[in-house]
Amino acid sequence: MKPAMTDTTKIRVKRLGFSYRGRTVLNNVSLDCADNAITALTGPSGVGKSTFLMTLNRLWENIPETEMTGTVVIKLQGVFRDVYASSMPLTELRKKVGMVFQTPNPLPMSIRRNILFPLKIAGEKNSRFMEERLEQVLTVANLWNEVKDRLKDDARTLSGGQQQRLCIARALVLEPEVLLLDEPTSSLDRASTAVIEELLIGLKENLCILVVSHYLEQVARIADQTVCFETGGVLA
Ligand SMILES: Nc1ncnc2c1ncn2[C@@H]1O[C@H](COP(=O)(O)OP(=O)(O)OP(=O)(O)O)[C@@H](O)[C@H]1O
Repeated sequence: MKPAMTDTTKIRVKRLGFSYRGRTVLNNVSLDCADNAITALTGPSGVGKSTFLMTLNRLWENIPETEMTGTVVIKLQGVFRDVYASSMPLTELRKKVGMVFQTPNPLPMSIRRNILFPLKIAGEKNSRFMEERLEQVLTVANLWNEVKDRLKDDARTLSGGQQQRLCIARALVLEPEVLLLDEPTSSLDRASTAVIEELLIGLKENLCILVVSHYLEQVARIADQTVCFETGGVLA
């Protein structure tokens, strides 16, 4: 019998399979992720951790010759939604399930415009609201005090750790409910890593967070739940 979803279940993946050009990468992966918690995804290189993350916000769909089977259900605004249902608009999904990549990827524009860009794309026109959100998310990302006097500077002039916090702030600006991070500290030094880890621990109060990490010490420091990927499957 299918176990009932508990109150804390935010994501339920059932019998997920994934292949690139006919080569199976994920086979029969089933797991639940809790809300207000950090789930760490670990395992050897090439077993499909990044691919798994991409199935949660449909980021793989433009990659040619890929195939996915199984179901992904995420509780959004209190309602369990099938991520792959035709009734699930992609723009809404991407707003609610944000993503941060391994290498910080600020856009080639100012710090301010980096943060406001997703809001503008989403059609926001209220400049006062946007300025408020700018300060809010940079504060939450623990970056405001470092950048408030240089918001017009090119974001690429920030340090690596600052750039990654900017990317996290940018991912937060549309108020996601789930945040996916793919090895977010692998290009950072120990001090910047510690700042990001603290930040994620603070953010989980309002979010479901999934982090791919190779570093077992990091997993021990931040994870509430650990999922170990092996070739073709997972060990909870
Ligand atoms: N666009 C693609 N086309 C074909 N094969 C791909 C593509 N992206 C990934 N793969 C393959 O799928 C497998 C899983 O890749 P994925 O990046 O998901 O693994 P991973 O566990 O995140 O690895 P790592 O820890 O090294 O980042 C690898 O064998 C990879 O070469």
